[in-house]
Amino acid sequence: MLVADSVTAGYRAGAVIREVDLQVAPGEIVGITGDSGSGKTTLARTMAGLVAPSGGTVTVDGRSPRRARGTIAMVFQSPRAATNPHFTIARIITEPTTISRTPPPDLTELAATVGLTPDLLTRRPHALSDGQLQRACLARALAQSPRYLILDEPTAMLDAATTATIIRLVMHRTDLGTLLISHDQPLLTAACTRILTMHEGTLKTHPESPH
Ligand SMILES: Nc1ncnc2c1ncn2[C@@H]1O[C@H](COP(=O)(O)OP(=O)(O)OP(=O)(O)O)[C@@H](O)[C@H]1O
Repeated sequence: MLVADSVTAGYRAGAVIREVDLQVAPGEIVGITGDSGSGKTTLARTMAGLVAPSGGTVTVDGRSPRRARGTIAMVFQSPRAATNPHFTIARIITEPTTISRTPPPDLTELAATVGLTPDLLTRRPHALSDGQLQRACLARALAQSPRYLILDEPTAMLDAATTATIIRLVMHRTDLGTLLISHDQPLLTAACTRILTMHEGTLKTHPESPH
């Protein structure tokens, strides 16, 4: 289970999220929506271990996110900002497994899973569309065989086909616990087992949540 227990976190200017409790179990897709600036990305980064909480704890199957490295993978809103423009797509996808010295993925199979043709693997990011590059970012996340996936507005500005690919993949992985941040209400309703709303740094159950 990926758990935030009374987590307060933010930046130098102060706390952005306050005393947030959240649990994501394997097989669940927990959706988070809310106003711009309410703290969704900060929560995502804190759950991924990229921002240290100033209060409370985040645990991943009972361990700190740092100790559980490789267990959580994150896909960011902007695939351009999240990829090295000098690397080939193949290198981008395999970079985390290279760093962690874990077995590399079968690139051709993984590319097919996310809907990328093998010829794109030798290109660099500038030669891919935003949708293709976001598919590569999803492949990079899945290459790590994570138990938890944090998707921070992964489909913002993407076409319907890429959105459908990403969501279908996540929905079929019943071993994976997913935190999906999105402004796309129909997408959240279609994909999520639960939906929460972030408002000024605190979480509430969304009125349209299935549970
Ligand atoms: N790196 C940072 N340093 C300082 N303040 C930050 C940083 N990142 C975000 N903030 C501030 O934290 C607050 C919450 O931002 P956050 O990105 O978490 O919101 P959000 O709900 O994800 O917004 P959006 O829907 O627009 O992406 C904002 O006031 C923002 O200015």
